[in-house]
Amino acid sequence: MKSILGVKTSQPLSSLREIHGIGERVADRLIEHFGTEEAALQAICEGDIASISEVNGISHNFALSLARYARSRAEGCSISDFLRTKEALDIYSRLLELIKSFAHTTHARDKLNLFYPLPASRMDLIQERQAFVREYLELGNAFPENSEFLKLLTRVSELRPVPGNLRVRDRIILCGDSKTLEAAREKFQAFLSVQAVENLSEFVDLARGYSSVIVFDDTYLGFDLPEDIEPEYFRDISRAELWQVLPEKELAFFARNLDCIRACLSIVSALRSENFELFEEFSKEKLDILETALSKLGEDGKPVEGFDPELDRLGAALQNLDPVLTSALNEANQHMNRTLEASSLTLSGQELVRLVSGGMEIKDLLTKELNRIYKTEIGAIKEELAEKLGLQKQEKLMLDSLFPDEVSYPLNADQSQLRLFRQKLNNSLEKTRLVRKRELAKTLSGFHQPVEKLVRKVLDFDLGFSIACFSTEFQLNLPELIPEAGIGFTGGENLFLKARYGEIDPISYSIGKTGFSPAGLENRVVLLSGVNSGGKTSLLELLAQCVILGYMGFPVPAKKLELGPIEEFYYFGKSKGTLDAGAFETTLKQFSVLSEASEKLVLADELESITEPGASARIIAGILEYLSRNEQSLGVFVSHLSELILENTRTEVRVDGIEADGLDSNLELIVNRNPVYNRIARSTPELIVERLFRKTTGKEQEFYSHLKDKFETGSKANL
Ligand SMILES: Nc1ncnc2c1ncn2[C@@H]1O[C@H](COP(=O)(O)OP(=O)(O)OP(=O)(O)O)[C@@H](O)[C@H]1O
Repeated sequence: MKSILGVKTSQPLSSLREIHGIGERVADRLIEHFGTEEAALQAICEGDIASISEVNGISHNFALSLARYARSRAEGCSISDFLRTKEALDIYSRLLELIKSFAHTTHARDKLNLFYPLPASRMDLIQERQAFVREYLELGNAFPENSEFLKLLTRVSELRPVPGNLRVRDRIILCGDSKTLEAAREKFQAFLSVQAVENLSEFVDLARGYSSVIVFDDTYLGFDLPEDIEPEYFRDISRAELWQVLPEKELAFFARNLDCIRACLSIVSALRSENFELFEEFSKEKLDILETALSKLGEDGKPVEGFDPELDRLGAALQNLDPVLTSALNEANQHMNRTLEASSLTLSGQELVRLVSGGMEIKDLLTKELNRIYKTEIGAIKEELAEKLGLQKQEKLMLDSLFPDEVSYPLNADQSQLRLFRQKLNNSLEKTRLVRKRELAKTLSGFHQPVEKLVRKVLDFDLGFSIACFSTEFQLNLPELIPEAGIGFTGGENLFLKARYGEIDPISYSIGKTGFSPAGLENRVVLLSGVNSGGKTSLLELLAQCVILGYMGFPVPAKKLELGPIEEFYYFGKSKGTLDAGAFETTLKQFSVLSEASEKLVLADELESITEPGASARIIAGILEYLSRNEQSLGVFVSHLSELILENTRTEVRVDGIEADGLDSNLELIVNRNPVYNRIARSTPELIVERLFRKTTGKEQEFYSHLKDKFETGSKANL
C-alpha cells in the first residue's frame, strides 16, 4: 500500500519561525516539547496534530492550522487556493467532519484534516491521492460495520513511551572504581540505584538490601562474600545490554502498549485471512514469535503466570506460606492437646527402680515423653508445609530452623526465622523472575523498532481504510477527470441529506461538456429554477460535494461522475434576507474575481435575495455574462427570477427546472428532483392555485379557476 501525505516538499521549511503563526514563545515551547527544532518541524510537517496540541498553549485548532500551513508549503498550494468563499469552506468542513466520523483512530482523524481540495493544476497530486484511495476502496466492503475488525482498529493509538518515573527498587549497581561509577550513572541512574562503595563491609551492607546486585568491576569479588550475597558480574559496562541490566525498561514499553500491539497483530492476521497482503515486511513467523512473547507479559510489565512452573511454584509458595503455616500449627496444636489429654505414663520396672533409688528424676522421664510428642507434631507441620508449598530440598532444610528444638507449647514458628525463610523464598522468586524478564526482554528488544513501524503502518492504514468505509457507507465512486469544462453525473446523492434520511432520490445532471449533457445543451452557465422545496439547494450542495471530494482525490457521491478542470471554487449560499448596503457591496466584490481568466466554478443560491428583485436580476444577468466569457468557467445559479434574468442578459443562458409533476391523490406536490434541461419550472404558487381549484367547488372554485387562467396566459405570453 502506498503511503500518502509523504512530505514532498516544494518549499522546504527549515525553521519553525517560517511557519505562519509561530512566534518566538511558541517556537521555544515546541522545541522544549519535542526536544529539537527538527523534531518539532517534523511533527508539524507530518501533521502529528495530537502531539502538537499537547504543547502548552497550542490548541487543537492552532495545531491544525500549523500542520495545514506546513502542508500547503510542501504541496505548493493552500486550502483557500481552491475553496474561494467562506461557504465553500463550510461545505468542505462539513464533509470533512462526516469523513472523520468513519476514522477509528485519532491518527486517521488528524491526518484527514490535511486532505483538502487542490486546484486542477495540481493534477499530479490529485491523481496520486486517487491512486492511494483506489487501493483501499475494496477494503471497505470486506469488513462490515460493527465487525470485530473495526473494534480492533479503535484499540490502536500512537505508542506510549516508557514512563519517565520507571524505577527498579530491588536492584542496585555497586561500583568499586570511579570510572565504572561514572559510566553506570550515566547509563542507568535514571532507573535504578547506582552506588559507589569504599570497602567490603559497605559493599555487603548495601548488597543485603537488594534482591539483585550488579557489579561491573571486580574490586570486591576476590573477597569471601557471605553466602546470602550473590552479585552478578558483567565484565564490560559498555557491552552490557539494556535487556540484561534493566529488562524492566524494555518490558515496560511493551506492557504499556500491550493492548495496542496485540490489536495490530490481530489486524494484520485478519487482513491476511481476507487475502489482503498489506504488511509484507512483517513475516508471519516473526509476528508469531512476537505474539508468543507478548502472551508471557502482563500489563504490569512482569511475566505472567502459567508459562514458567518454577516462577509459579515460588509465587504460590510465598502467597500460601502464612495460611498454610497457620492451619498446620492449629491442627498440630489441637492434635498435641488431644494427645496430651489422652496420655498416661506407664513405667517399666527398671524405671521404677531407678526412680526410687534416685538414679532418675520424674522430670526427665516426662521431658522425654513430651519431646517425643513435640517432635512428632513439628515433623507433621514441616511435612505439610513442604508438601503444600511444593518446597525443594534446600528450602525444606530451612524449615528446620523455623521451630525451636526445645519443647514449647502451644506450638509456634520462630518469627525471625520465618522472616528469613520468607525472604529466601522471595529472593529465589525475584531471581527466577529476573531470568525470565531478561529472556522476554531480550526477545522483545529485537521487536522494538519493528513494532514502532507496525503500529505506524496500522495507523496509516486506518487513514485509507476510513476513506474506504466512508465510501462504502455512501456507495461513492471515484470520478473521471476530463479535460473539458463540465461536470456531469448520474445517480448523485447529496451526502448531507443521505446521512440524515438514509434513502433519497438519486439525481442525474450535467453542465458544460460531459458525456452526460444532452446534445446541444452543453452550456457552461446555467440558471436553475424550480418549485419551493424542490431540491435546488440540495442539488447545488451535491455539486459542491462532488467537486470538493473529487478535487481532494476522493470518491464522490454519484454512480458516475465526469469532472472537468477547476482551479477555483466559489459557493454562495442563500442569503437570509436583503443585505444592507455594506454586505451587498462585499458580496459583489467577491464576484469581481470572475474577470480573471482561470477555470472557475461558481455555485450561487438565490442570489436575488441580496437586494430588490429588479436590481438583483440585472446583477445576476451581468455576472452570468461575465462568467460565460471565460471559456473554462462553469456556473449554476439557483433563482426564482429566471425569466427576469433572461430578459436582462445578452448571453445565451440555459434555464433548467426542478418541477412538480403535479399533485398526487392527496393533492400533495409530486416533485421530480431531477432537473429538466432547458425548462423554466412551473412555480409552486401555480400548483397551489391548482390544488385549491381542485379542492373546492362552486363560487370558490370559480375564483381559483380565474387565477389559474392568469398563469396559463402568463406562460403563453412567455413563449
Ligand atoms: N434528492 C432528494 N431526495 C429526497 N429528498 C430531497 C432531495 N432533494 C431535496 N429533498 C428534500 O427536499 C427538501 C428541500 O430541499 P431544498 O432545500 O434543496 O429545496 P429548494 O428547492 O432549495 O427549496 P427553496 O426553493 O424553498 O429554497 C430537503 O430538505 C429534503 O428533505
